[in-house]
Parts: sequence; structure tokens; C-alpha cells
Amino acid sequence: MSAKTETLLSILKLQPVVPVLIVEDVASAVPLARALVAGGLKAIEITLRTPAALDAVKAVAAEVEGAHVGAGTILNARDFEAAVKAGSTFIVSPGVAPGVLAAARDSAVPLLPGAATASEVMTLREAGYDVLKFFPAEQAGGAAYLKALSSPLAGTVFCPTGGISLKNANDYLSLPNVVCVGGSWVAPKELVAAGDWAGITKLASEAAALKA
Ligand SMILES: O=C(O)C(=O)C[C@H](O)[C@H](O)COP(=O)(O)O
Repeated sequence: MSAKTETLLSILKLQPVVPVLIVEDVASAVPLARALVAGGLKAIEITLRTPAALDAVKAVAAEVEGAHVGAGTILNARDFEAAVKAGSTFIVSPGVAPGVLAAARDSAVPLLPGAATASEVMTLREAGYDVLKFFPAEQAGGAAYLKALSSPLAGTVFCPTGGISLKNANDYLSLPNVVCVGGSWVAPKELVAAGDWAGITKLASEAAALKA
């Protein structure tokens, strides 16, 4: 296993659930990340889906002690490089694309690429990736589907994301090929908009108590 993969695994193993954030207002990024860290979720993914995202990564990287901030929804090399420059310690992509793989090869920051089929997993294995995101987990076939992939594709481990909540997280976490799950449920839009950081810490604590 490469040093980059080991770094990625050590970040993903910090907790059973990686919060997936869509940050609309950069001012909420730091208190939101602090609330998640206080609940026990230190590895945090900020998706590059809003104009505030890169500044949010920068602010969390600079100001939130104990946080490991990563960037998600990385679709091309330009996003990859901008996310690294902002201070991301890991990069998440919903799939696989040659430009993203090339950027990852040239970077010291690890990539968690996405796969949803046996062929995508095989393609990424050939490119040297043993730790993958399974996306979109529920919609692609859920825990039963991922379990079916695990026998022929032993050696690859996953962070399933997409449609996961406190209710079904254990279906995935109980599989031997799952390191952690990802999800947006720990930072609901309404609580973020209301600045209910205590409410988010409570959701984070419930998620952190799941068994990886
Ligand atoms: O774009 C990426 O790189 C992602 O990480 C996608 C996210 O994992 C899902 O959008 C989260 O899905 P929900 O938890 O169902 O809201």
C-alpha cells in the first residue's frame, strides 16, 4: 500500500461517518466544522458545489483545531489543484476521470475516487487505488450490492456515500470491506441556516457512536 493510501486510510478511520457538507455561506464553515469536531467527527468533506466552498476549506484548514478538511465533488484537474491549494488534506470525487487521476498522480494529497460498478472498481485497481468511495450507495444497490462486489473484488475497501443516514449506516459499517460511510445527514440545511451548532454536535455524536 502506498504512503498516500495509508494517509487516506488513517483519515477515514478517524470515525465511522465522514460528514459531507454543502457550504452556502463561508461564515458558517468554521462554527459548523467546530460543531462536528466537538461531536467526534474530525474528517470533514466540503463539496465544491458552491461559490463559498474553496474559502470554506481555507477557513476550516486554518482555524479549526483537530479538523482534517477534505474537498468533495472534484470533477477535474483544475478543481483538484484549487482544493489542494486551499488546504484540503484529502480529495473526493464522485467517479473516475483521466484528468482527475493525472492531477492525483502529481499531488502528495490522496484521492478517494468513486466507483459504482465492478468495471469501475477494476479500472481504479489498475490505477493503484485500493480505497474507493461507493457512490451513489443506496441508489446503486445498497449494502447488498456492495457485499456482492466484495467477494470477487477482495482487497478493495470502500467509503459508501449517497442516501446514507443513521438508520441504514450500520448495514454498510457491518460489511468487512467498508472503512467508513459518508453523508450529509449530520449537517442538515435547516440547522446550519439556523446556526444550531449544538444540534449539529448532537447529530455528530450519534454518528460518531456508530461502530466502524
Ligand atoms: O460529490 C461528491 O464528491 C460527494 O461526496 C457526493 C456526496 O457523497 C453525496 O452527495 C452525499 O449524499 P447524501 O448523503 O445522500 O446527501
